[in-house]
Amino acid sequence: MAPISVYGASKAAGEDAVRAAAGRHAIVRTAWVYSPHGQNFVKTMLRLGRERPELGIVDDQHGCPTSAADIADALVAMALRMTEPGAGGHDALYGTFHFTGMGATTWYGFAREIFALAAGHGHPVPGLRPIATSDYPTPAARPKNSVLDCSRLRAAYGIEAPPWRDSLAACIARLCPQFLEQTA
Ligand SMILES: NC(=O)C1=CN([C@@H]2O[C@H](COP(=O)(O)OP(=O)(O)OC[C@H]3O[C@@H](n4cnc5c(N)ncnc54)[C@H](OP(=O)(O)O)[C@@H]3O)[C@@H](O)[C@H]2O)C=CC1
Ligand SMILES: Cc1cn([C@H]2C[C@H](O)[C@@H](COP(=O)(O)OP(=O)(O)O[C@H]3O[C@@H](C)C(=O)[C@@H](O)[C@H]3O)O2)c(=O)[nH]c1=O
Repeated sequence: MAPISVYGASKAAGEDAVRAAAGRHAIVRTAWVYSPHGQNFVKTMLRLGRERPELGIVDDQHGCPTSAADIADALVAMALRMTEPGAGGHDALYGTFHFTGMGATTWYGFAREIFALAAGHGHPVPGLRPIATSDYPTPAARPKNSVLDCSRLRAAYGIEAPPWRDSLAACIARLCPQFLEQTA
């Protein structure tokens, strides 16, 4: 591991602590998580889309949008498999795994899809402008490439996320009526 920020170092330290605690464990790394709950990129976009006529969105960072509901499904399936009789004899079920939505994009590509789906629910659509990371300075550096290889989880558990656009559509279908109610 080679963390590029304090945040990344804290994630690496968390993983090391799990491994040092010994015993059977599964660490699941993810990225670009969104959900109808809490604060996340999808909700930020829908809010800003109502407030501003145009948004500049970073188009040179790559990743795989991941639904929190899909993570929950994957973790439950892993836990059920791990607690089956004889699972302890299968080394492949333990260790470090990756899980993200299937397929990659940029934040700009993600935003375009959010608004393409939201438009179908009558949500306002702002102008979207692709920008570089250097045009959106933040105190903490973000990775240029957050795309994770999820093949180990697929091989060990047969678990694979749906294509990211499918899961996003489900989230937007839940969120848009709430947003439109707030503005009514
Ligand atoms: N968002 C993402 O894309 C990714 C997130 N992660 C990791 O997943 C985890 C969750 O991230 P995310 O959902 O974005 O974060 P949020 O900040 O949205 O949620 C954090 C949650 O942890 C709870 N919490 C914070 N401190 C404590 C505490 N001391 N005791 C009990 N609960 C606490 C908060 O409770 P409350 O709401 O009451 O404050 C909140 O529900 C983090 O470890 C993050 O680093 C990993 C990869 C990607
Ligand atoms: C609001 C806004 C964001 N952005 C970009 C900047 C940033 O790179 C990107 C996402 O911004 P956010 O602040 O939502 O998220 P950010 O903290 O960069 O996202 C991360 O969260 C942590 C916890 C992770 O682990 C990551 O995998 C990832 O999901 O969107 C724009 O380009 N224009 C905008 O108007």
